[in-house]
Amino acid sequence: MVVPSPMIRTKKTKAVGIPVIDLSMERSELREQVVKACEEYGFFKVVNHGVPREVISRIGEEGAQFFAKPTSEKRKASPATPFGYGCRNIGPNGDMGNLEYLLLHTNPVSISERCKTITNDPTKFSCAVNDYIGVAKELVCEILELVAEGLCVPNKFSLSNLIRDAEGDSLFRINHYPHVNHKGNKNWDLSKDGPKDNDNNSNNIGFGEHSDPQILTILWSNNVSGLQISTHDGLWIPVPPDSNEFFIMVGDILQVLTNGRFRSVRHRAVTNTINTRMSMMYFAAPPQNWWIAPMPKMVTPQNPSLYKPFTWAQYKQAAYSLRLGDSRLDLFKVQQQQQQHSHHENHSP
Ligand SMILES: C=C1C[C@]23C[C@@]1(O)CC[C@H]2[C@@]12CC[C@H](O)[C@@](C)(C(=O)O1)[C@H]2[C@@H]3C(=O)O
Ligand SMILES: O=C(O)CCC(=O)C(=O)O
Ligand SMILES: [Fe+2]
Repeated sequence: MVVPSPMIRTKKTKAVGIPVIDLSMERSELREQVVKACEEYGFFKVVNHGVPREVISRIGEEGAQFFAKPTSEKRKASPATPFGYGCRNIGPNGDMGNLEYLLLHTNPVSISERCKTITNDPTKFSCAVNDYIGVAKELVCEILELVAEGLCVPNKFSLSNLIRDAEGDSLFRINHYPHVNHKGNKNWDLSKDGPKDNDNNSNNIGFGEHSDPQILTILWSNNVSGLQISTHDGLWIPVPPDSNEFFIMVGDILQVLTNGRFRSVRHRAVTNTINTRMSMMYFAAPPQNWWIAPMPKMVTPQNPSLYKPFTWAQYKQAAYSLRLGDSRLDLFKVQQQQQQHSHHENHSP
């Protein structure tokens, strides 16, 4: 079902409805809708997801309490290299945004160690994170099983098994964006260190344009707008926030697994002029040494494999060696000549 969003128009954005999928609907219709949304937008909102509100509000409150602390306190959390507390710097290659964040690996040992540097009550914080991660992981698995069914993949667990493994490399992130007026920051003591507002606009970028490298991302945010997704024709669609629901994003690895039938969604977050936005993302990824290649079902003589096989560790290394907005998938594409060659091989008598 495509529900029209409110008709908001800003420069270079487009007023379009984003897909809203009711997870309580009949399964055969549900899997069709999930596949369609992944093909058309690489993005959709899920309603009737069954995640208890209390699990979301507990981690939401822990996050809000952390970001409300003085900067000197927040800096006691280990710096995000890549895991820990980050402010304005995104990744290792000079990307900057108007935000602060906590980035955590979802391994329980890593969480319990990291939480000791984040708060005086690490047990409470880590319980809230672990409970949230648990429900987010289940939701991702459910969606990946619907995708596998919808694509008629013989084993409906072949995608969800990628992230169920105990060695999985999934991440959890909480982003906190200050509200910013056109002249610069109103509510933030670190504004002086950030990018200068030459075009009256650069301060509005909270998290610059990119796709997520992983398989699937589950995003929750408070009721403050900011998230925008890019359509295939390059226009930006503002996503109306909804703190009762989740948003799902196709990541680069799902694009590879489906041999390009799904495309990872390019997205960004802009700061709000009035309110502070907080978002939480679960980035679902396989274990580092697992091989990624298009699923056999998605490869035919007419649709030869578009990507060379690689491990998740190799892909991550590529992502971390590039800038946020760079197109890392290009590095793993099969050359066109090779594709034609394999097409002829498949057709030779
Ligand atoms: C600039 C970068 C930050 C990032 C790693 C990268 O080199 C390129 C991908 C970025 C991204 C985007 C989605 C997630 O927020 C993230 C955690 C991820 O896995 O890839 C970030 C990385 C990061 O902030 O460390
Ligand atoms: O904060 C948001 O709404 C989006 C953040 C995001 O895309 C990311 O952290 O990868
Ligand atoms: Fe993202």
